[in-house]
Amino acid sequence: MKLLKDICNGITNLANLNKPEQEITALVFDSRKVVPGSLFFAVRGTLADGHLFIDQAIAAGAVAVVCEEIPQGKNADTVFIKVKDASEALGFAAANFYDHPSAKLKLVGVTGTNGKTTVVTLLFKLFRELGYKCGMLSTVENRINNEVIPATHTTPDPIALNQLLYEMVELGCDYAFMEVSSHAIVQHRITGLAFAGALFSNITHDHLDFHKTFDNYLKAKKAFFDGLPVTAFALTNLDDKNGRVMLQNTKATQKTYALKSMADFKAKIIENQFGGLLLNIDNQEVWFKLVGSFNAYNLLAVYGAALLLDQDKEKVLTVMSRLSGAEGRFDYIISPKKVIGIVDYAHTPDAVQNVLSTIKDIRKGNEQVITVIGCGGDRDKTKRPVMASVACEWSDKVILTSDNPRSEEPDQIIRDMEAGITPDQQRKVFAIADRKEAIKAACHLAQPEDIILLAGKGHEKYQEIKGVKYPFDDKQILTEQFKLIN
Ligand SMILES: CC(=O)N[C@H]1[C@@H](OP(=O)(O)OP(=O)(O)OC[C@H]2O[C@@H](n3ccc(=O)[nH]c3=O)[C@H](O)[C@@H]2O)O[C@H](CO)[C@@H](O)[C@@H]1O[C@H](C)C(=O)N[C@@H](C)C(=O)N[C@H](CCC(=O)O)C(=O)O
Ligand SMILES: Nc1ncnc2c1ncn2[C@@H]1O[C@H](COP(=O)(O)OP(=O)(O)OP(=O)(O)O)[C@@H](O)[C@H]1O
Ligand SMILES: N[C@H](CCC[C@H](N)C(=O)O)C(=O)O
Ligand SMILES: [Mg+2]
Repeated sequence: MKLLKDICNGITNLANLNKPEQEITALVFDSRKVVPGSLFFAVRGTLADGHLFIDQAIAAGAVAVVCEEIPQGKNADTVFIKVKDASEALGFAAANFYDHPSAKLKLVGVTGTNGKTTVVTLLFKLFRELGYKCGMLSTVENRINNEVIPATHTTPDPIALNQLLYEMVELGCDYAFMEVSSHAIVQHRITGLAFAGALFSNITHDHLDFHKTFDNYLKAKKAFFDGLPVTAFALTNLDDKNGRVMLQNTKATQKTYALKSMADFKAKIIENQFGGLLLNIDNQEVWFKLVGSFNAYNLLAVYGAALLLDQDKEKVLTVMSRLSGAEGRFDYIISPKKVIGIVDYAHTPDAVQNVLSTIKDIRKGNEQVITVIGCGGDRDKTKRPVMASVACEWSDKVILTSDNPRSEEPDQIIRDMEAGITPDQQRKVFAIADRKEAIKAACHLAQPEDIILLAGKGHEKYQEIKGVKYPFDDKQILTEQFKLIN
């Protein structure tokens, strides 16, 4: 329970606020979730306009409404608060409602097209092992110390987010590590948070359905850095051609990492094998369990952030060398007949290329690489032909299949992917829309020592088809098929 005037601090002129002493039981932006005494936020979304649900919210017990346009002829019992941007106001209000939990611990946000979950998971595991109480908000799961809380989004909505941070503070957390998606930045899910640090991994093709242009996508990422306070650090990857852009207008302390450029934190890959990575990191050679050159960037980012958070270099490297990555990221199993099966969350052209080039780098001889890949429905359509093209370029056989078709027809998504395949490449491509059948076919095609890559679903435990999430687990299916076939 909070007073309206306390929640509205910073979002409206309190002198003009009607009923400032009104008690508010909950903040809500979905009319279907209103409880008596709620403050309802009418947000203009991507599918609907929250203003259309104001009546429904009031009927369900909302006592006040934050909106961009006050509807005509409303009864005087309800307080209406007009703002320029209701989703921005929601960010500030959520932080007020939970008493600014982000300022009571050290909050570090990670943004970028690929690597967020990996970096956040490594940071969480590292700081736990260093003896701290910590929270984590990630695509795979949310964590508060040893407690696991299921995640629905990469970055939760501002109410859920502040509530989770509040619980972290209550449970004594010193640090929180969170993924910051570009959707979250644009939709103000992180507005009102006090960050102690921000990391940028990279930016490549994704989410153009939402941002429309790459430039908008880049601006969204940059906005996160533009909004940091002077007390924060901004750590960016200088090997990414847009890495420096993130620092252009930030007030935070600027820090950099790179494998190829001059930077504050430097590393060099000495060995890259299935067993792990040997890096020379700050003039020290250390083996890590993670595989693939892209993970050298993730590890270096984690190392840099840990040092910027005043941790001891030796201790950090010792603990990091023991850490495994996030679930479903270059997660591999070997069949009795020595077929290697890799489950990876690569769902962008860049990630597919990275994981396949890593496989090429570390395979022993002329083993075949068989890639099973699909593209999400109701998401960026322009990445479909590119992902198929990259898969064909780097694999000996490609099986095009489904990856959460959502409301779309699986065969149409496969046709969109096929548009990126040259006539020459056709001979190595099969299309099997049923993902389980596609995995089975890959297992039948594989000879001993061959490598099967199941791309795109990683940790996901479902296949989303026409609004229903059916249980589906790439790793489990691969394990079963390996027992039966290989
Ligand atoms: C496209 C997108 O990002 N949508 C997110 C957004 O919804 P929206 O504001 O567009 O909602 P809308 O459906 O247009 O409705 C507008 C408003 O009317 C309200 N409403 C609607 C119906 C009703 O009966 N009553 C009512 O009050 C809604 O609650 C909303 O406030 O805000 C919601 C609350 O935060 C999110 O749940 C929702 O995520 C949808 C489900 C989603 O799939 N999002 C994905 C694309 C996403 O966010 N992904 C990113 C990045 C992924 C990654 O790279 O890892 C993530 O952070 O997870
Ligand atoms: N630093 C990196 N650079 C390029 N590709 C990477 C990097 N790290 C991971 N990848 C690839 O991207 C995939 C997704 O990695 P991860 O889950 O860490 O990224 P993410 O940014 O959290 O993705 P999402 O946006 O879906 O949450 C991995 O499975 C791997 O194939
Ligand atoms: N979290 C990301 C990746 C999902 C990857 C793939 N499994 C899909 O469903 O498209 C997104 O929302 O774009
Ligand atoms: Mg993620």
